[in-house]
Amino acid sequence: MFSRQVKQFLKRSSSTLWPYLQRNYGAPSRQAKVTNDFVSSLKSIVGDKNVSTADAVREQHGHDESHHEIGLPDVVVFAESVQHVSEVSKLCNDNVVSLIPFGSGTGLEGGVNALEGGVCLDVTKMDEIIEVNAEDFDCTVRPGVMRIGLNNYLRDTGLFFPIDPGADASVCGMCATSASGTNAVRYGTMRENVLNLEVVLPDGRVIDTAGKGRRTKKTSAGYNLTNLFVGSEGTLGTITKATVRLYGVPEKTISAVCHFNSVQEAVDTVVQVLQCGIPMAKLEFLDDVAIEAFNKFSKFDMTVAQSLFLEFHGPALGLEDQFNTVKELIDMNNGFGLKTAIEADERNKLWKARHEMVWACCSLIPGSKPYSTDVCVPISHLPDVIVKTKEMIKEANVIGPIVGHVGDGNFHVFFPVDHADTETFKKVYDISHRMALLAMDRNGTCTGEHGIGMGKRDLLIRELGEEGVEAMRQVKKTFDPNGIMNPGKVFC
Ligand SMILES: Cc1cc2c(cc1C)N(C[C@H](O)[C@H](O)[C@H](O)COP(=O)(O)OP(=O)(O)OC[C@H]1O[C@@H](n3cnc4c(N)ncnc43)[C@H](O)[C@@H]1O)c1[nH]c(=O)[nH]c(=O)c1N2
Ligand SMILES: CCCCCCC(=O)C(=O)O
Ligand SMILES: [Mn+2]
Repeated sequence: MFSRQVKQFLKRSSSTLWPYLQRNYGAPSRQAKVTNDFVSSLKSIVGDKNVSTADAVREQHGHDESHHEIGLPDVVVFAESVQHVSEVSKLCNDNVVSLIPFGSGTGLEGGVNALEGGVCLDVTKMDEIIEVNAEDFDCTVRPGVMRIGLNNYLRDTGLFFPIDPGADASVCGMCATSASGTNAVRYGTMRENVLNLEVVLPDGRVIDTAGKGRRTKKTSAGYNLTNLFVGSEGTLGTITKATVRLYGVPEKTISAVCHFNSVQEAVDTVVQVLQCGIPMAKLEFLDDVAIEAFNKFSKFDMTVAQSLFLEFHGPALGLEDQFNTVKELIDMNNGFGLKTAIEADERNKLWKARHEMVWACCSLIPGSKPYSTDVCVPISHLPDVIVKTKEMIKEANVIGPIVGHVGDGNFHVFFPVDHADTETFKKVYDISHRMALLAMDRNGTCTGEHGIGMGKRDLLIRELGEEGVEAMRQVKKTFDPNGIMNPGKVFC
């Protein structure tokens, strides 16, 4: 199943995986510098009301939606302007105090957890939609703008921002994690959809990654600084403005569901659909275990089998043809039970239930919380990797529904885990780690969309090699020589 190299790594590391998880990250060197004087200086920049050392506020900002242990910041600062962000950054840099940008805390790899205390910089009050250029299909927003709010605002323009991670995340937080989700197979990920970013560097300087005010669909002007900051997880600077692409709301949308007797047949269908050049908007896989949870939680009565959820976007003319071609391919691969949802209510119900899958999975074990995994492989390897993952789950005797953005070769196991049950927690951690190794062994990545955060730093080294990570460390040093930006994330 694994290559010899991976087997050797597993043998060497299996006894060290758990201690790794348990490792105490707290190196209090920076934490010690958040003195009363320092807090007073913060207050003089942003005002008393925008600085909090209250336990409840620190607690709320010390974790995201992941299973990772909480990391409390010493103080939470609410910025109301770019000037606030710039002056707070400079103060932290001058005093070598950690600075952790906070969007909406929906991340899944402990990105906002303050591993060394310091200042959590909450940017949600900066919530202006600066401009919408409908004819140019772009808009520019401040970091407090949330994806659903943006789409509500755009409703009358006939345009939408398609990147949909399910959670209502901040658009700039989505830039910071390079988020994607269900629509990426058609519209791409954040990497393909960010045209420009305004970033406050740790020393307080403000840069525009594509040049001030620039918002072209293409550029070959020098290095791609924009994409350096997309996926940088708050480790290089604070994003204070993002210009992103918009798309026309499709004239017609058809959603559909069908089932298969094997993972291979489901994925073969997906590959053939893509080979036919059909511009699918969503191509989601749910395994039999996931469908069972889905039925129970969201009151559906779907056939319990390997399943595909599909969505077509396009002009009314021609969309039926696309649908019929896909239907033929489903039949060719022994798919069955094809059902469509055309009316908005029906479609919304289906996709709402898909986005609530993680809670459906948790309902399988009372008192459990989600432990999400996230790997991505070239699509030809997907059946093999999913089947082997199912074997690992069976062998470990844990519950592990599989859900995937299968059109991109990306999938998750949503393990429901009672955190007090350390034996299951350890098993789940081991499977998650092995899945990442397996994916990498098949030319894949340890994270398709959730990022590295604090959870996958060792895997990043395996993925890129020591030299690759060292190159990243050098980039980090260039932008953040004092290492204040979100320390302990991405790199060990
Ligand atoms: C139920 C559910 C379902 C999903 C997901 C979450 C949840 C809870 N996600 C993950 C999540 O939505 C995604 O990581 C968001 O992009 C995080 O945005 P926040 O604003 O919440 O950032 P959050 O505050 O969580 O921060 C995340 C990271 O970005 C940094 N950051 C935030 N704002 C910043 C800024 N302005 N400048 C610099 N750094 C900043 C932080 O420091 C941290 O490292 C996801 N994702 C996905 O890709 N596909 C999916 O399918 C899903 N599905
Ligand atoms: C709180 C756990 C969230 C699980 C991951 C959600 C996700 O990526 C998805 O596709 O759904
Ligand atoms: Mn996902």
